[in-house]
Amino acid sequence: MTDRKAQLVDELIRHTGELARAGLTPATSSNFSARLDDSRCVITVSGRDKGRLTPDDFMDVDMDGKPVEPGRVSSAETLLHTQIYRLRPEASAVLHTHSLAQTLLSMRHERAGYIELAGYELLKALHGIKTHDARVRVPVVPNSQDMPALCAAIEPAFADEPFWGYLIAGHGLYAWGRDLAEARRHLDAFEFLLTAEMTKLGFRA
Ligand SMILES: CSCCC(=O)C(=O)COP(=O)(O)O
Ligand SMILES: [Zn+2]
Repeated sequence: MTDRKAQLVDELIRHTGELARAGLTPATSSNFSARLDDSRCVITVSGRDKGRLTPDDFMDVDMDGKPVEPGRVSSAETLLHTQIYRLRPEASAVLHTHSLAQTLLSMRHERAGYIELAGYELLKALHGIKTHDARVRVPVVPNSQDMPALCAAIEPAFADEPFWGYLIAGHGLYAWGRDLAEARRHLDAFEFLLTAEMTKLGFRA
């Protein structure tokens, strides 16, 4: 393993541990990746407990989601990661979690196709947002076990202005950033903002 890859994997393990302890990765759910170069990323192996990852729980895949070394199975949602890397060349890390707020609010907004977040100071944690007086639409797509279908459902959103995350209804959040620290900041901001919206609507976590 190169020094850079080992450092990325160490940082991913630190973030996944923190997210697991915060209750965002229940029951082996969630998956995490970082871009290695234009043609490969490192991603979690499918089905592992995301609160107890070691370097052996990561593997390389190409940008079509194919394992670089055959023999291990990457995340069932690998294609959603590689789609983001292909369509957003600036993305360097992709984080996917399954919190209660992400799960419940996405179900509630599935028919609308988006959740609008407005008026929150914390919107400024999203790259490019300079004021609380902004409206950010988080796309919501229906869940599916068919990953190419899920990729096709979210693909039109990538034609719009920059955005840093989307929801899969009843499932969870995908968030990314220009580096791993920014991806984590975006994920934390979405989680806070979705929890605020959930509380406003009278849901209880
Ligand atoms: C038990 S979680 C169901 C699958 C899922 O949504 C997920 O995020 C984890 O899948 P993976 O293959 O990446 O472990
Ligand atoms: Zn998932």
